[in-house]
Amino acid sequence: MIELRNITKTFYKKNSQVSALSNVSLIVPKGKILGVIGASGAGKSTLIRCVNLLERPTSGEVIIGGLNLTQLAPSALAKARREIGMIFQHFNLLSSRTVAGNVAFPLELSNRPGDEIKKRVAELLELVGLGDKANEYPANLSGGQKQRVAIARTLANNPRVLLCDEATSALDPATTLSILNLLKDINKRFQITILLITHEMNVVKAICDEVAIISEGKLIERGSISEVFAYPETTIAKQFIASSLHATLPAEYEQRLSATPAGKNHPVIKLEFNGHSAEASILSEASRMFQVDNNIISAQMDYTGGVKYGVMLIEVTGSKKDTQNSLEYYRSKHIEVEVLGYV
Ligand SMILES: Nc1ncnc2c1ncn2[C@@H]1O[C@H](COP(=O)(O)OP(=O)(O)OP(=O)(O)O)[C@@H](O)[C@H]1O
Repeated sequence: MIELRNITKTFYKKNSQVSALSNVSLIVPKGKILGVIGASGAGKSTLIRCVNLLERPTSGEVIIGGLNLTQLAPSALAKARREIGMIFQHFNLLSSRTVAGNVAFPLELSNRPGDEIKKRVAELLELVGLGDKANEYPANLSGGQKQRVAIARTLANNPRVLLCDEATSALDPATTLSILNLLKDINKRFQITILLITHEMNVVKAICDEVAIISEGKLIERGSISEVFAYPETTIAKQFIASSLHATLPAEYEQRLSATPAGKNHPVIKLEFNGHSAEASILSEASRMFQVDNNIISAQMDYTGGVKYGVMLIEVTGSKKDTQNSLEYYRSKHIEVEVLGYV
């Protein structure tokens, strides 16, 4: 449904040029959700804006539903764009119009009859759970409600594709989840293909079928959620996954932690498991083999596509030699081991 072929975008300034995208190609099949994740400045916004030609690529082709947008005349492009909805981080609602007025806006632009608009607006507001807010103004709504209005507005013309530009970045975690659930529901119900960009791996994990990682304007990794989470290849993918796992050291440990053993011989260890690592039962094995006790302080393990991955913070008690041997054993089982300090 969405195909980008060798997209390059260079911004030319007075005395310099910025290469925002180089040779990016990707495909999103009909009815699927692809998440593009990247750090600030990686090129995410430029990429998503190239899909509906809000930003014209310097070179390359954008094909939506078999139509090559890059070759269309302005009037045909305007028509094709109606099939591509977009929602933004800051909602972009018209503050002078009510909720119903905002949702009606694209229908008015398409010259639909008044009674049809009224019926469709009511239907859309019900769909996004705002049936009782039709006459409110955006200023009186919460962030989550504003995004629901924006979603209703973008669905008004029955788009086949929905582009989400950091759509949940301005929302708290609970509201983020409710908006992501709404997007997933829309995707399933209407078979709308979704391309979303985000800097949060949890967003990707919550609703995407596939993830692509962008860095310095290049797509550096791509795969199904379970593939990339269990077997990340690039350092950047590993960093994003680590940032979505929250195993934190309690404050009490943090205060007692010293950087060197200094008479304290219980190391606090961070263990990172990926699809290549042995199972978490490895702790019991190491305990039996090396006379060490492993006290789990905090852990977040996840399970996708038949493999476990995640992070664990443990305190190891045992002789210096046994402790060292147990750490070597974990490393030999493809678990990443980091000594955080000693307590
Ligand atoms: N209109 C523009 N003119 C010049 N340079 C631009 C323009 N838009 C983006 N850039 C540059 O292109 C690169 C990619 O920017 P882009 O906004 O796509 O990144 P991003 O991944 O969306 O970042 P963020 O998450 O911070 O929004 C950056 O170096 C940025 O400075």
